[in-house]
Amino acid sequence: MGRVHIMDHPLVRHKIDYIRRKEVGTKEFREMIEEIAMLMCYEATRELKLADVEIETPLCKMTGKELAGRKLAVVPILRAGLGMVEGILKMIPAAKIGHIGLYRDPDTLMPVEYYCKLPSDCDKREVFVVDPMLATGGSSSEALAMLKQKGVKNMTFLCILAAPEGLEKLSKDHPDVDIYAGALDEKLNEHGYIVPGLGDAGDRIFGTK
Ligand SMILES: O=P(O)(O)OC[C@H]1O[C@H](OP(=O)(O)OP(=O)(O)O)[C@H](O)[C@@H]1O
Ligand SMILES: O=c1cc[nH]c(=O)[nH]1
Ligand SMILES: [Mg+2]
Repeated sequence: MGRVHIMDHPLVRHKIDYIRRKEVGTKEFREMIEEIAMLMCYEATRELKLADVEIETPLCKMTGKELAGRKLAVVPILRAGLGMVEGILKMIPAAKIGHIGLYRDPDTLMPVEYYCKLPSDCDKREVFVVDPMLATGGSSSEALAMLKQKGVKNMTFLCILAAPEGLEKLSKDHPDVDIYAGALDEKLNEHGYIVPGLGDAGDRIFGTK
């Protein structure tokens, strides 16, 4: 069973609750999504493998450590996932980037695929799939299924806000994937929006409403 991690860091909590406010504008919203993603990436990479490496400081030789093991990739779910990419790349700048385009049909709440472009060796990489909102879980579950179809075996999902319904669906559909959520909210409303939530993440990041 994949593990569910709800962040409990005061900086993450402060920043998430700050951007929930409806008066926060696009510039600030976008900047803070990036910062939250960076802090979450720090936590989600805690178990990356290290290997010994011989180095020489200005004073002496020593056995140091460097990242070893699988190479990394980041896959945002378009559009809103794009807002998390820069923050994650600040922590893991050598990661390759794939894109999965999905939008949620407003009537059925079902995900509709419109784009998929992945690094050619993504099946050999550790893949961080990112989307700020885990609501019904339809979009993220579909994205993970698309990646599995391409042979990806090692994935972690990062979202800023999760609803209990989405967490349950995602961990049931993909029990092998670890999930990191910045905060766990109360519920979904009748339109499938997370409550109390932060509204439509894509519209707030890109200023489209
Ligand atoms: O868990 P779900 O019920 O599937 O809902 C979450 C999805 O909805 C939002 O995307 P949206 O369809 O608004 O597309 P956008 O990112 O282009 O705004 C959000 O960014 C997730 O991808
Ligand atoms: O609350 C929600 C649910 C889905 N997508 C969003 O952007 N916000
Ligand atoms: Mg949206």
